[in-house]
Amino acid sequence: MTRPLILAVPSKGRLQENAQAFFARAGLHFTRPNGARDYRGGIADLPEVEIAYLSASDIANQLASGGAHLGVTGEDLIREQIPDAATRVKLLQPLGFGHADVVVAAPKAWIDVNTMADLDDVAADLQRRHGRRLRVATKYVNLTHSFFAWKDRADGRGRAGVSNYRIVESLGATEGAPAAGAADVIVDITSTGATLSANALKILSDGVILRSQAHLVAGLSADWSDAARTAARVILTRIAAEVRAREIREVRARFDAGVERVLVDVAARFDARAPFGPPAPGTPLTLHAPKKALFPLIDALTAAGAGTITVATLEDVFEPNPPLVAALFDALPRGN
Ligand SMILES: Nc1ncnc2c1ncn2[C@@H]1O[C@H](COP(=O)(O)OP(=O)(O)OP(=O)(O)O)[C@@H](O)[C@H]1O
Ligand SMILES: O=P(O)(O)OC[C@H]1O[C@H](OP(=O)(O)OP(=O)(O)O)[C@H](O)[C@@H]1O
Ligand SMILES: [Mg+2]
Repeated sequence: MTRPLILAVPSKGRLQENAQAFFARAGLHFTRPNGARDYRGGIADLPEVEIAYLSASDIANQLASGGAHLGVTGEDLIREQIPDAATRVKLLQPLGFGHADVVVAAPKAWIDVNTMADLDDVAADLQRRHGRRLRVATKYVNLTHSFFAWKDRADGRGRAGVSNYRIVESLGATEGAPAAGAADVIVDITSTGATLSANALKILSDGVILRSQAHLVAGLSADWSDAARTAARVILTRIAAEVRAREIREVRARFDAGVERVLVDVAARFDARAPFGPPAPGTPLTLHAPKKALFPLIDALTAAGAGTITVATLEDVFEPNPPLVAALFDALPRGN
């Protein structure tokens, strides 16, 4: 029997390990009663949630068709596989792993070809001189079509599209297609660049189609029953608390006077907030500050007369109405 909320997570490889670790940091521990080959599981203290272990590509499909409420998959697969993505899914949160760029790459030996405009020239040339179209090997057929169809902007500063080409569908080892004579150029993902380089391919300078990473995604056409909504709220609240805690540092400092002025100043300059309000006289001020503003903030607090300053990382920060929860509920149709 399926449970009210289906969470689809990758069944193997890099994405699976990273996704599991991400949920665990938010206190959501996956259970898999029948071992790693069981493609159904749960979350330790949330009996309403069923985990479906699927391939990253199936997760995109299930999110689009209503077979999963929430899922973890790459943005590249969402954009490629779901034509009307905006109406079917909602990308809730980038997850900081599974980084890969979808790129147009050509043989390094093509020394005069460095841009999409150059590639368009090659395509025109092939057509004129050899009566054939440029062959593009890829599994990202839709992303390729929409990227190649792009026309120069009116001001002439946009990149060129490519007109004469055909797709050679490739389901794997795409980078090998040019050397094998099966295609002229490729569109594929790259992360370290090692595979492109090993196959003597180079990325065109304006040929990055998408910078992708894994996202937490909601499927808008799933059965969002009250029980599913309640479970989703619990999951997203925990995730939001963990994500918020990672983004900030807690800074504490005591001021003998003028703390109100300090509060206004650090809010304006560093986006540092006092989650518990101004301190009672004689007690320290607690601030939550973006991690990247930490050291300038400390300098500013010192200059404003702070005594000892402590900095702490927090485990979780639960805030009322976290944006992540609002992002889901704003995207869903009103309660059933
Ligand atoms: N080398 C990589 N580095 C980072 N992310 C990647 C890499 N290869 C693929 N991905 C991302 O992982 C997701 C799944 O990729 P893919 O379709 O290749 O699945 P897979 O090959 O079955 O899984 P994996 O390669 O993780 O074992 C995609 O969103 C993709 O962008
Ligand atoms: O830029 P790089 O770091 O070299 O990574 C890019 C490669 O990684 C992926 O392959 P993967 O290892 O997942 O094998 P797969 O083709 O079986 O998915 C992808 O399909 C590229 O070929
Ligand atoms: Mg792969």
